[in-house]
Amino acid sequence: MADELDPTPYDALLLLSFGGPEGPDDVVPFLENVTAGRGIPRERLKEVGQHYFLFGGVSPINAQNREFLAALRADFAAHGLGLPVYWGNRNWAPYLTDTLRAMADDGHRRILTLATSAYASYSGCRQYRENLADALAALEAEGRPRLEIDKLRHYFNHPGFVRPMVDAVLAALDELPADVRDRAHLAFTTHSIPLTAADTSGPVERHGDGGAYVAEHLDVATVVADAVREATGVDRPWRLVYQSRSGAPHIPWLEPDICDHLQDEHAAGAPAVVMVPIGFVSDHMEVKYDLDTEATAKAAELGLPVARAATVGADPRFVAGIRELVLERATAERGAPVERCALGALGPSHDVCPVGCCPARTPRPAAAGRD
Ligand SMILES: CC1=C(CCC(=O)O)c2cc3nc(cc4[nH]c(cc5[nH]c(cc1n2)c(C)c5CCC(=O)O)c(CCC(=O)O)c4C)C(CCC(=O)O)=C3C
Ligand SMILES: [Fe+2]
Repeated sequence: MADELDPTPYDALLLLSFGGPEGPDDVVPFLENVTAGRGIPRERLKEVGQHYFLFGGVSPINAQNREFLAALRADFAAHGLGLPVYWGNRNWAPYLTDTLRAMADDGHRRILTLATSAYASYSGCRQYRENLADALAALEAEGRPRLEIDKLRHYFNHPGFVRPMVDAVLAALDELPADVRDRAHLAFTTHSIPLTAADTSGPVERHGDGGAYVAEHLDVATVVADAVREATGVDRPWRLVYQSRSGAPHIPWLEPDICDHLQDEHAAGAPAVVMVPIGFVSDHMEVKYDLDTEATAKAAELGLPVARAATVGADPRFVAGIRELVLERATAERGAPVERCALGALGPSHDVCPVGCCPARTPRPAAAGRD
């Protein structure tokens, strides 16, 4: 029998994610939810709708979250961590407000949130905090008791997130033809965001020149590239590149795009490229379409061999890492000394987003932070 682990002061964990359509009829309403008031051109929306229709109108993200949820529950149970785990989304059922209502009605009052985004940014952090504030306001309007909500620190540099990615790169290298494997370059990819959003990502003192968003990705890429070099004895050129650009063409977003990068790599004589989606926690649509479909077709057209590294998904090391992060935060909230695991040069991220962290274009109430 495992010893009991103490989650006090928390009484439940909330897995907070993006959500995705589960059939063709869901695609348009899903995209309307995602883009409400966000100024995305109609043409782009039509195009993204086609990505989903290509996969029968089903995003892989919900199934992946169900699997992750089951893995978290099994891990907590096996380790004697008596913390119930719930799941809610920003853009599709189960919707966050419905999940929080169920949590309140089940008697939970002090909730810790795990967002399926490992890095600082408006889209990956503050927007979820705004969603939490909206949901809390809705429950308050229904006369339900007040919930207190915290959010786990960004886990981009936690060993539970980084170590599976190193193995994923090694596995992807093995998929390449043997004669190019040792000379293959690495392309670390993440979601492009507007330059203004990147420059203001993270705490105010980290703003400017890509902000915390770019710095955190570069830190992870460095750790993974170093570990791969150590494992293979080969020093490979690598670069952080971007994918899934949205928005109006005249607004600058982070570049280069993975497809342009593959073209440049090919022109410069790279014999093969491994694409490593360090920006994502599961193989959802941004990975399945933008990398496995679009970028892979681009590489085929160029005659450039490519392989794509898996995301962490429900890897047991990632699941165990989340358990450690939950216990770390619970311990810190109780005021006890705690060790904070982090690889790379940046050190562990803050527990509570400070004032001015990842500001919105138009300020809105956000929960689980100082402003
Ligand atoms: C940083 C970031 C992450 C990573 C962090 C995290 O994981 O949260 C992420 C994840 C995701 N993005 C996703 C889907 C979409 N994102 C869109 C639009 C946008 N994403 C943005 C940023 C991010 N997005 C931004 C700045 C926009 C422009 C509009 C706006 O300012 O909000 C659009 C609209 C159409 C389009 O233009 O692409 C869609 C459909 C899915 C679900 C995939 C599936 O269904 O499997 C996931 C996991
Ligand atoms: Fe997105």
